[in-house]
Amino acid sequence: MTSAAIRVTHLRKAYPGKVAVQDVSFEVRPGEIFGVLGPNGAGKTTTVECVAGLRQADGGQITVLGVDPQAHPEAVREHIGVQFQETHLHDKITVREALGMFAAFHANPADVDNLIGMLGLTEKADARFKTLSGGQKQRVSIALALIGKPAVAILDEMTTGLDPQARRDVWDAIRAVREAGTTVLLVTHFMEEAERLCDRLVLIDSGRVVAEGTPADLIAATPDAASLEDVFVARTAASSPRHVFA
Ligand SMILES: Nc1ncnc2c1ncn2[C@@H]1O[C@H](COP(=O)(O)OP(=O)(O)OP(=O)(O)O)[C@@H](O)[C@H]1O
Repeated sequence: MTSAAIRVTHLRKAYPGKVAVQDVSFEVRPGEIFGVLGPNGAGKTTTVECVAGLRQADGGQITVLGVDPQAHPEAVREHIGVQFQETHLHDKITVREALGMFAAFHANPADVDNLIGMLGLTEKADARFKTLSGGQKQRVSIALALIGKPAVAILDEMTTGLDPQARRDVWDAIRAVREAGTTVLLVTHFMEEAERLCDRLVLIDSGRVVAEGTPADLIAATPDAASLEDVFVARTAASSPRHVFA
């Protein structure tokens, strides 16, 4: 057995009237940036919520750093940083105050101002949360996921709503935290993001893995594909991926 940072084996999760995840398996190696890609409703968020111990699976096994997040969600949450699509903070709290407050929960937090700088928020460090744009709030939520210097960061659609420069700042920040030793599990439907940032990825469609590998391997293995976008279109039922090269 390899010492995978995350191992998901035959995951299955149904909601009333809807099987969101039919059969998903993958392994994330320590220090990787690993992507979970797929069309809308493919089961990406449900999968990573189960990995984070936020949802109870109906079947399959998951380990995160060797611990089962379904059986021991608190034990896993000590070692992971999670960013999901919505972040709610008090309107009046400033960016620096929010990060300082969350830093205080961790034994060995990241430097607040350094993280603010990495995410391109220096000019907004003393701005109140309610005055931030959607993209700025989004970057605060990423910073909150990273403030504890987690062994594993789980980021869901982290750059949706960001302008191209902010998106590139976030990619650089993710590369930097990976260099510092964090394993990154990333949900995205931006093909360019996956191609540039991910070491390996799984492509999920209708709750099943339809492809897995490095972006280059997937492109090479798909007839006539010149980009991950081509792989996406060829391997999933989606005729036109959202936000391609947005
Ligand atoms: N709480 C819920 N109750 C019922 N159905 C749900 C729930 N959450 C998700 N679903 C359904 O399960 C399926 C998978 O949803 P999920 O959010 O995991 O997909 P996704 O790949 O992350 O999609 P998106 O890219 O749109 O966020 C979808 O059909 C969705 O409508």
